[in-house]
Amino acid sequence: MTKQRIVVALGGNAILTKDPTAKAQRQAVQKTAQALINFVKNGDELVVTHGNGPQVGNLLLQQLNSNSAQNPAMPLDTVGAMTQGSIGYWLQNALQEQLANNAITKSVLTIVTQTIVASDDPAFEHLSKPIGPFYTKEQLTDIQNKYPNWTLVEDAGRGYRRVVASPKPQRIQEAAAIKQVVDAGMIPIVSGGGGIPVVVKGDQLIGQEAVIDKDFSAAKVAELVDADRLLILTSVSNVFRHYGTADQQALTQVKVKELQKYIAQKEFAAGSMLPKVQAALDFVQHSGKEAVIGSLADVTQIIAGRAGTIIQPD
Ligand SMILES: Nc1ncnc2c1ncn2[C@@H]1O[C@H](COP(=O)(O)OP(=O)(O)O)[C@@H](O)[C@H]1O
Ligand SMILES: NC(=O)OP(=O)(O)O
Repeated sequence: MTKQRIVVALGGNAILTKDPTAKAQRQAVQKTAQALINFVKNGDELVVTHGNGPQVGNLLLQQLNSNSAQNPAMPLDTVGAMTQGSIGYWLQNALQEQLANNAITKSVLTIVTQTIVASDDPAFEHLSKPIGPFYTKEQLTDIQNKYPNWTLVEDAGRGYRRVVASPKPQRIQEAAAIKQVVDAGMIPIVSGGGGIPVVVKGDQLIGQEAVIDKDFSAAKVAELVDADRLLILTSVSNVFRHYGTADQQALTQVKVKELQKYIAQKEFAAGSMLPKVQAALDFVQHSGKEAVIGSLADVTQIIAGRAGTIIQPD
């Protein structure tokens, strides 16, 4: 098999499924690393990125619940950076273990990544990115009373979640470093949680109260490193038409034009599947290569081309 440069994006909800403990999230990441090592064994170059929606929201809640003058809650950009550290650590640790098991000498490193966004991005006014835990309809009034400045929305039939601003990624501040690390044959974990959102002000980069969609950032990373494939791993086996209905239908192979038609027909929920489909399309259209969207649990099958939704150029 020819050697490829592959960008793998792991969803925050795929890492944190039901059990929010560090142990359970590490286990999910360890299983993924066990599968991803097959790329490395094949001689492929791997670039890893990940989401942080559930994790950044949970950490923010911990901060808010123990907020005091002596120990103040950190702002969202800083909490996002913390999740790059924690999830990056789990991934780095798990990949290093797999490399050692397979007697492969290769460096893995997590790069704290800032993503430049536009200060006038309309997303700052239209909150759309779900973060943190899911709440039931019955819990809504209590939550809204406790956190009156939160906006809560229904998230893809799974319950209600807080939403925050999610500006589009424009550029990756650490782009040159990422490219050098990949070209040097190392495995970088980059743009965690879509990257820490910053805006340019003169010589300064100013952190923003926002969470970037990691799927859009993953497409930027893939473009940056000139990837041969983009894998978006989440918690569902496929992209579905008529999702959540008795008629739901898994897409296995789909071309750009067909997928665009389904977007126009509003088949994919905003804030969950829609950004993945849009990011995959963006990559396929720019590169002329394939993207795959599928389940973290099926990663071995996806690598073999036997699972997930494969998005192909027309
Ligand atoms: N048409 C669709 N096909 C598949 N999944 C969909 C669709 N529309 C909405 N979804 C939802 O999108 C979810 C994946 O998005 P999300 O949980 O945000 O991903 P992540 O793993 O990146 O955190 C699925 O678990 C599913 O509930
Ligand atoms: N930042 C981000 O997009 O996270 P999720 O993949 O967890 O939604």
